[in-house]
Amino acid sequence: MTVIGTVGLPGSGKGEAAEVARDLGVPVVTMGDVIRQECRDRGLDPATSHGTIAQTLREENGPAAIAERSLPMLESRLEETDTVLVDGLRSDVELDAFRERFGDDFFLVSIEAPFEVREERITDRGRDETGDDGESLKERDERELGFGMGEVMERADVTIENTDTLDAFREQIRTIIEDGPQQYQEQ
Ligand SMILES: Nc1ncnc2c1ncn2[C@@H]1O[C@H](COP(=O)(O)OP(=O)(O)OP(=O)(O)O)[C@@H](O)[C@H]1O
Repeated sequence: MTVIGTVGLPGSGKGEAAEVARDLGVPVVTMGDVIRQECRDRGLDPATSHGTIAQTLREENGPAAIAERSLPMLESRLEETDTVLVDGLRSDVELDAFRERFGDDFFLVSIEAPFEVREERITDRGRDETGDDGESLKERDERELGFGMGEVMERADVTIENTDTLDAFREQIRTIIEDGPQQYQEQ
């Protein structure tokens, strides 16, 4: 069993990594999925209640609430398959929750790229970012780092510098998923 987690600032390449996983038939669980499910469980529309419910969950159940809610989702996927990917960890308490549950079977990949590179890629991506409210990349970085993302990145098992081509990046992610993280853990 392997649970691969990704962490990275906006525009670093987490979405691409999740795409690679899906292409390989590896189920992807995102924290967003957890929040959307919680909205539905409470009879609310995820489109309008996403932010409020994310905050409410943390207030009611502590800062690791969303990670903890994702555990049953991950466990049910792991009944059918050996590897799953958790997209986009945000805080060290979330990392603690995954490490506590999965131990060494949890493998964390930090995806990193310089500010200017991410800024350019986000501009090129050009998708309408919901929930951004015109927030600048600098502000988003600061908000994410404020949740403790910097510590999570430092505690990763492997760091991928996503500064080469998209193909090269996708290949690196594919190798981690296909060959298993053991190759990195043994180093
Ligand atoms: N190595 C690369 N070369 C060129 N483009 C890339 C590379 N890696 C990612 N991209 C592109 O950069 C954009 C940002 O990547 P992606 O959407 O995966 O980031 P993200 O970490 O999921 O960001 P966010 O947290 O904002 O959703 C995408 O359009 C992606 O296709």
